Amino acid sequence: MARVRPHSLRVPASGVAAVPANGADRRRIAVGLMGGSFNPAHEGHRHVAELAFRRLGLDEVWWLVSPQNPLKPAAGMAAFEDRLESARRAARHPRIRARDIEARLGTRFTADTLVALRRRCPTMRFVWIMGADNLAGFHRWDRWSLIFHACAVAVFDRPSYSLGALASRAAHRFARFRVPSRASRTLARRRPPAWVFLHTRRHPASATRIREAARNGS
Ligand SMILES: Nc1ncnc2c1ncn2[C@@H]1O[C@H](COP(=O)(O)OP(=O)(O)OP(=O)(O)O)[C@@H](O)[C@H]1O
Ligand SMILES: O=C(O)c1ccc[n+]([C@@H]2O[C@H](COP(=O)([O-])O)[C@@H](O)[C@H]2O)c1
Repeated sequence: MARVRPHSLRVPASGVAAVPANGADRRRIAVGLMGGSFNPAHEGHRHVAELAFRRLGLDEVWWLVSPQNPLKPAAGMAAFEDRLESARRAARHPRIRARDIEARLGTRFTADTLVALRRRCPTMRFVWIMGADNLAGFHRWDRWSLIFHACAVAVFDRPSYSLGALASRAAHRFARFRVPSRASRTLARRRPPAWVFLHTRRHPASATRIREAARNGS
């Protein structure tokens, strides 16, 4: 299947990519949405994005730099522009795009972002991507159940979070919609709710550790 290059997407003033510009491509572009604080961006983010291309067959991965995670304290959160810049530098991949979509849309809650993106980009298929740590606490997110109904979800393993994630309220509530990992490449085409947990090679990087190391001068 031909790959869709980033420059074939028309990006209107909102910064949100719209329909493919080259009308020749009638299939729906599959985009992985990886929301994050990126405080700062690191190799763990790249690791997940690369696995997402491979395991989900995506055309692009968008790193949605969050203006402010509603569940994290604002104290210690670097300026949005610095985090966006950090994500742009770390992406180093033609199909990973660090984006300020939530800042432009004025959304903070993922449920609102997904509803807005689906309305603006009706020809795209979205998959929400997150690490196992976020599935473990997903039931604390605003309208978390709606998120599962709005978008396919792919969860990537992360050191020390596999068990907590798979025992979580969200995993239990949506157990019957879990797609076997061998069918992960079908996820983007499935009607939500549909989600997959990928037991992949884990990457130890964490922004908390990087900030701690910076504070300790190491
Ligand atoms: N090493 C990793 N393995 C798997 N998923 C990861 C990894 N690092 C980040 N993620 C995922 O990427 C998304 C964005 O993460 P975020 O920017 O918050 O980085 P973080 O390292 O988790 O930050 P912090 O330590 O400040 O909480 C989240 O869904 C998170 O679960
Ligand atoms: O919508 C929510 O209630 C919500 C609660 C916690 C996290 N999120 C989103 O989850 C993504 C990952 O956040 P983080 O800080 O773990 O990188 C990011 O896009 C946040 O906006 C969203």
